Amino acid sequence: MTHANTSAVVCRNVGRAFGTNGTSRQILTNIDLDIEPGEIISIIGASGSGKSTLLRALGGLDVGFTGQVLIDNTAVEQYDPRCAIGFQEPRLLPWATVTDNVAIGLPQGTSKPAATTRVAELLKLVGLTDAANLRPREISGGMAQRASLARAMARDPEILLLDEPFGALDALTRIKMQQLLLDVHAQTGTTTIMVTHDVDEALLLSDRIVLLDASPHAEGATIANIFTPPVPRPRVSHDPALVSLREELLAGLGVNSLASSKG
Ligand SMILES: Nc1ncnc2c1ncn2[C@@H]1O[C@H](COP(=O)(O)OP(=O)(O)OP(=O)(O)O)[C@@H](O)[C@H]1O
Repeated sequence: MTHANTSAVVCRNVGRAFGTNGTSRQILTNIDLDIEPGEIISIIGASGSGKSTLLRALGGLDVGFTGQVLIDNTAVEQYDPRCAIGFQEPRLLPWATVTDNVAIGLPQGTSKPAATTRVAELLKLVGLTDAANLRPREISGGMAQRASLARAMARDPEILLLDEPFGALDALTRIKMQQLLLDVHAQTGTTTIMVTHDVDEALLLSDRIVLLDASPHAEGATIANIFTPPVPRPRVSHDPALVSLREELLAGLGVNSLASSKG
């Protein structure tokens, strides 16, 4: 069932420079993007192109940008309560149980009975019911990443931001997590914006794929192109309909696909 709590995100002429005036370096420039409620968007681009910087601006983790980021027509706030973010490392508290780690994500003021019910629901959603009382050192990397996803969803976010969420996982666990993300999304409909280095991951999961690249006419990266995979989800990575888009994405990242093992 699709959840009503999901939002549109709009970027207007977003830019970000770091450093003091004397040594300021423009990282992002002229980012214009309209994300529909419930979309899954992947952001790809070369290392250092500013993917994480853009994600941080979208979620209010960094408010030092120029231009506008709007969530449902209202400017994003610092640490915007409408957003939840998940990282490549699960960032769980080592001394707390899986249950308590997930509960940390609940909105402040959640009553104890409501918290117990909600955490149990979330653990079920990510398949961790049996691990509820374990501590992070007692669970696998994939389980920790699932706990991290449950903690992010505990906020009941309108926007879920994920920064290379599966980058540190082995290939099989990664595939399972990608499927889990799609399952969670099918149930919640949360607008999801994900940074990834993995072109196949972007192809399998996204409604649209945003490619960041340095423009020859401006300093800093901007949106070079936005791609829509030509087949609906669920997708399989060897689908012939995705071959030419994969080539295009790899070319956009400066990779010669004939030399790539995935080609
Ligand atoms: N707080 C900061 N202060 C100064 N420079 C920063 C800051 N945050 C990011 N940068 C610089 O901005 C550039 C873009 O960084 P960012 O992490 O957004 O890139 P990325 O595309 O996500 O990279 P990667 O794919 O390697 O993770 C880098 O050169 C980085 O050093």
